[in-house]
Amino acid sequence: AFQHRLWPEIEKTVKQQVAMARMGIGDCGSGWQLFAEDGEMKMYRREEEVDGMVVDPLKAVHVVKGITGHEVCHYFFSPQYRYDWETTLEQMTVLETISDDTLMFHQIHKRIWPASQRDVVFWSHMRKLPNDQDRDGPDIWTVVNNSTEDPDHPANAGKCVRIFLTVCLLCQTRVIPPKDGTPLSRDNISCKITYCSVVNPGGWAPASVLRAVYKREYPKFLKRFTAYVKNQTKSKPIMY
Ligand SMILES: CCCc1ccc(-c2ccc(S(=O)(=O)CCO)cc2)cc1[C@H]1C[C@H]1c1ccccn1
Repeated sequence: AFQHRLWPEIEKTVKQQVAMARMGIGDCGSGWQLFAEDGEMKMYRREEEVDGMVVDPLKAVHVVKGITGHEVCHYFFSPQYRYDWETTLEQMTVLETISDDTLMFHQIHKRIWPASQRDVVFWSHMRKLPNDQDRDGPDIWTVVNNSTEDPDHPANAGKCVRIFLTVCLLCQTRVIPPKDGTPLSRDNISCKITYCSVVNPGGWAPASVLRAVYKREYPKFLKRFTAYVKNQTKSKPIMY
């Protein structure tokens, strides 16, 4: 297939991010601190600063009944649904369709007082991965979003502060076939979701403000997004 200029970076970043997402939280000595919990959802962060700016890596794990990893990644990746679940989105533009599973976006997020408004340019790639732990187990699906440059959208040219992020959504479907051999239904499936993100806020913002924003917004985002996927898929055939 035609090699897009970003392809080598996409390959490298996807492999790197998937490997990191698959690593557990490890013992608490690993610096991960649980900062939010809601039922099956657990959110961890590490407090890290670069040049005095908060860039706390975030890792969330969640198990959601009735949906597959392919469905979760489909609704996360596809632009046509994003305004339905991404509440902090003010504007989203698809800058380039690199392939049917790789897009480039420009997003302007709503201003979070007192920080200035932020925007981001990133490539987004969706991929099915072989389940190398369990040969005949269901596939693993992932979406990786990674900041990139776009000459038509230079950083900090307009009113927004450009942020830089790497996000990995890794989804593992679980199927528990019914004992009586009846056909599979959504009651027999669930999805283990791992969401990892590192966001560099671009310009200085008070650490206390950023940490408050993340503490409020990330749990809300993952709960809202997974509820959205359940609602969108409940009366549709299962997409494995
Ligand atoms: C000062 C930093 C502000 C800030 C940076 C970054 C993001 C952000 C961008 C993209 C993605 S995503 O996972 O790629 C889904 C596609 O949109 C998640 C989060 C959001 C905020 C702001 C709006 C706040 C927020 C934080 C966390 C989750 C949702 N919203």
